Amino acid sequence: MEKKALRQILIQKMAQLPTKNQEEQQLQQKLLALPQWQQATTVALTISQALEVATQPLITQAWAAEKQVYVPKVMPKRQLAFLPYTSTTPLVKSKFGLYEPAYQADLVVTKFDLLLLPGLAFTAAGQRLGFGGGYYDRFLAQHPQTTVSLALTPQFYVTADWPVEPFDITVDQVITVSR
Ligand SMILES: Nc1nc2c(c(=O)[nH]1)N(C=O)[C@@H](CNc1ccc(C(=O)N[C@@H](CCC(=O)O)C(=O)O)cc1)CN2
Ligand SMILES: Nc1ncnc2c1ncn2[C@@H]1O[C@H](COP(=O)(O)OP(=O)(O)OP(=O)(O)O)[C@@H](O)[C@H]1O
Repeated sequence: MEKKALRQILIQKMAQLPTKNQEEQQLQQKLLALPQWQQATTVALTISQALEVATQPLITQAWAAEKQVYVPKVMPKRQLAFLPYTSTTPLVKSKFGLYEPAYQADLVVTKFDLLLLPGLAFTAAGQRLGFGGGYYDRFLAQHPQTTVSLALTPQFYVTADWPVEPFDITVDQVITVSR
């Protein structure tokens, strides 16, 4: 299926998920139990939107464990800038509806102990379908690093049901409720 058509199907599926809360708590717990998470002193993740697996519990846990948390801000030319996020960082709603910190060049970081990659669909081999901006593919092409993603059951595919393109960067580890 085309990426665009599959994105629409997945967005609908996720909006209708009866088991989202239950599953997302399991996924959050699994991530918190990973050595890569526990050993990380810097973590990059997103500020999730309603449809996505919630990241706020992870952010709160990271703060409690005194990890440094970084979240992305969308920049010109489809670039991402990761900026520090603490409990006192003011967030601004972007034109895409995402909450982001203010840009400050001297605070930008490009390498983390662990980067949690958002997405709509994932395969066992780590192939990933994002929201279509190509932001993470571009960022990771320039700044390779350890990545992990959380996949709800309807987001997990054994093999990619969409065209995997040369610029698509795979996720190191995809966590699901069953694996
Ligand atoms: N919570 C969260 N934050 C995130 C991401 C994410 O997946 N989830 N991103 C993951 O990458 C980045 C932002 N991703 C974006 C992806 C597409 C568009 C965008 O251009 N949307 C246009 C459509 C343009 C087009 O079709 O070319 C629009 O909505 O009008 C913006 C941001 C960074 N922050
Ligand atoms: N390394 C790169 N350099 C330049 N352009 C790129 C790169 N990676 C991806 N792109 C462009 O980004 C566009 C979107 O890619 P794709 O549909 O795979 O996005 P996505 O992975 O779903 O989105 P995201 O990474 O934002 O979650 C493609 O048209 C592609 O040409």
